[in-house]
Amino acid sequence: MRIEDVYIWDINAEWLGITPYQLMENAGASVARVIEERFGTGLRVAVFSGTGNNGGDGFVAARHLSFENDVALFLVGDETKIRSEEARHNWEILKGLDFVKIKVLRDSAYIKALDLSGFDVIVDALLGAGTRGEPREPIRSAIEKINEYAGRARIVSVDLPSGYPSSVRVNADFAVTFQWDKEEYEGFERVVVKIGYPKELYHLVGPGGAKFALRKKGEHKGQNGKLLIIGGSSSYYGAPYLASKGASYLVDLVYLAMPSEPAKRISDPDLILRPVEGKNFSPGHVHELLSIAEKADAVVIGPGIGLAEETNEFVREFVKRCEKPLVIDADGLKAVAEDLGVLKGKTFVLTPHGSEFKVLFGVKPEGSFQEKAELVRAKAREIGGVILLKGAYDIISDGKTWKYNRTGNRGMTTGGTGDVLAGLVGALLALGNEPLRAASVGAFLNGLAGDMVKEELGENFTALEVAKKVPHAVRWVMEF
Ligand SMILES: NC(=O)C1=CN([C@@H]2O[C@H](COP(=O)(O)OP(=O)(O)OC[C@H]3O[C@@H](n4cnc5c(N)ncnc54)[C@H](O)[C@@H]3O)[C@@H](O)[C@H]2O)[C@H](O)CC1
Ligand SMILES: [K+]
Repeated sequence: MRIEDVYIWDINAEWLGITPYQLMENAGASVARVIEERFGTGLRVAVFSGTGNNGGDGFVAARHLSFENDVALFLVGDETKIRSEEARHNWEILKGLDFVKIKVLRDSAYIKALDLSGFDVIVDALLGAGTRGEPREPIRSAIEKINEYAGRARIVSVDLPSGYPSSVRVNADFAVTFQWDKEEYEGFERVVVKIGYPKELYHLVGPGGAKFALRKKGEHKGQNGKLLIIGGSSSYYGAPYLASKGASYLVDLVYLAMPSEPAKRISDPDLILRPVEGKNFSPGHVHELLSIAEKADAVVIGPGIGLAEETNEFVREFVKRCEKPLVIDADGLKAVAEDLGVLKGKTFVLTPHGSEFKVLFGVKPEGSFQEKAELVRAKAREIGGVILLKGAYDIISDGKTWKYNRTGNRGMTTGGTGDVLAGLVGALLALGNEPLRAASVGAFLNGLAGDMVKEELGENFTALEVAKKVPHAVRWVMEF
């Protein structure tokens, strides 16, 4: 788990109804409990808090410790800068107490003059996951002051030693860190404590990951992703259009490559049409499509592409030679199923439903969603890419971990929602997301858009309405 996951988990915890107040209370209480487990009670404790939520955890720990210990709390910085509601709430509680001695230290001179020799334990709640760069004053002086007592007082850091990973950091005996160890942390002892997260947060796709996935990369045109969609055939033109429509809300440019015949049916100014001669794709088109793909950041291949033999050969040849991140969907999956070797070394997402999964891997996903997840994970591991198995719960895996998505409803069985999904996954790849996140968040947004349409129209709606709801789903995520 990475520090970024802290913020994704907090957002998804809130989405599940677990408030930041509860998390902060559990975090601070756990710090106090570990201190008493290790050092007993009747301690003289100095808590140093910053103005962020790391400091907020310190406020809670001070309150819990004050029951059987002698506690002084030093706020380092200006109390008007205490940012979050939950930190402010716990600060106000402390200010209403009499046994905890509070000192606000705004500038370094006071901090440098401090004498902490009377304390048994010093709690470092200055900086945590929100640290940006080298510690700035007055936090810096507080870190240096605490370090004067390393070896004389016990020093316990909240979440991580303040200043980490810079060299100006608290020399803590250990850090009490929350819920899981972080892969970026090293060089100091950690005590991991739980703060009330349910297991779902490891697997359930929520607005947290979607926020990170939708961050626009650059502000200039064309930096926010360019996507190529290859699809359509003599019998289908709707599918590639639907894939393009949804995607066009997430990326700057969508190129839609179709055989010239069905391409005549598309007249949407949002899309850049790239018709190729003929009724169906065939191996003669590979070179032309590879050069179009050069201008894109990701490619979706498959929607409505049909099952003509020459098209299957085209798909396999294109996939084998394309260097861009790929989404392979619909009939494209059947073409690839005949030779999964074309995927070797590629960055890709396969987006099968149950029966396409069986065509690909010879086994129909059955049983509970955990059992299906195990099967999807095993197959994703085997082929070295990401599989998004569509269903009542979509299941996504990159062969290492697995996610599941609960958004969406029965109305989504209407034809074409899978095309919209493929386009969204491709767009999220084009925005620079890892395949696992692109696939998970694509499933989340597609289902969320479908749920919004159902709110308005009931369960009978078309995939085009889902595609057009994508901007509303994006807005909901960004405002969450
Ligand atoms: N899910 C969890 O694990 C929970 C973690 N909690 C605690 O929340 C902090 C992260 O809180 P956040 O407010 O995002 O950031 P910080 O408190 O770490 O710091 C922000 C604070 O500090 C200032 N600042 C940032 N960088 C510097 C610097 N280099 N020098 C000086 N000052 C700096 C910034 O301006 C802010 O004021 C996490 O570590 C946990 O302790 C939750 O409380 C419970 C759930
Ligand atoms: K800290």
